[in-house]
Amino acid sequence: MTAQVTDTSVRAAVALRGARLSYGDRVLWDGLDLDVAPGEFVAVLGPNGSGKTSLMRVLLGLQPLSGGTVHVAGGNRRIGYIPQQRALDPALTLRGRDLVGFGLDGHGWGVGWRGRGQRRARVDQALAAVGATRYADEPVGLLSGGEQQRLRVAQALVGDPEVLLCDEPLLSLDLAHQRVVSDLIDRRRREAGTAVLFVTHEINPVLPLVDRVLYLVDGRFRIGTPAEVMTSATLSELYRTNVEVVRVRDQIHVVGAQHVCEDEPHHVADED
Ligand SMILES: Nc1ncnc2c1ncn2[C@@H]1O[C@H](COP(=O)(O)OP(=O)(O)OP(=O)(O)O)[C@@H](O)[C@H]1O
Repeated sequence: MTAQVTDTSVRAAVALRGARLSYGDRVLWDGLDLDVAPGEFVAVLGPNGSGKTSLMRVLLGLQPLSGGTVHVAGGNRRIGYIPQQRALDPALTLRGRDLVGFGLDGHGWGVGWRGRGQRRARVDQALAAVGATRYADEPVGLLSGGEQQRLRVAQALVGDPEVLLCDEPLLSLDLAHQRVVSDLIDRRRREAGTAVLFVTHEINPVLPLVDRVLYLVDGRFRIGTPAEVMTSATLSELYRTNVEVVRVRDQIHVVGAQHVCEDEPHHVADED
């Protein structure tokens, strides 16, 4: 991975140029050019195994590109990351506020008593913002999946990120908390200009927030507004099969991609 900066990428929060990622013979994506502006919300869509999480890993500096360049504003320290959810070990005795505090590590907070006070105040603020104050001192291993997820969101936001990477952050949240989390992310990018890359199998819960979509399918990809990408013609081309995009009220349903993404039932229309 290199951090070559071009004129346009200076202003971008994330800039990929001719990016390629392959594992052995398998090319996940190639020739990927993407600038994400401060405050922009980009949804990253695609079937299982299309390389969405791998893209997050590249941006985090955990996975080198096989070709091309990547630049992230502020470097790795200014990235907030909400990883794909895995339940935490029930035996984990760490408290919620400790987990959130990890999001400040490496930011120079917590030095001296004054620093520690400020650190605590920031953690409290982040906990309150996701509605996690009540269980902030409980062992995280005993919390529900949704409660743990809210703590992860607080951890990602507490460090004042310039770039927020979210890998399926709404999974296991009930509708009310899906709303809480997506509103928080939306407010963050509007008020602080944080660029958001949001991996999801289900675009509808965040559709009103989405500026652009990066849709990855089996080495092919398309970038554009939802109106440009979420069309029968574009998705049929990407999936190389007949895919129909149906708009029902404010929602987008993709019909006919079942056999290429069988475990995405929520991405497929269930209307008759
Ligand atoms: N380090 C690695 N070495 C070899 N292959 C890998 C490695 N990491 C990921 N892969 C493979 O690359 C493909 C893309 O994985 P990735 O996790 O990025 O997909 P994804 O789009 O996030 O999928 P999902 O929707 O299932 O989370 C998968 O087939 C995976 O097995």
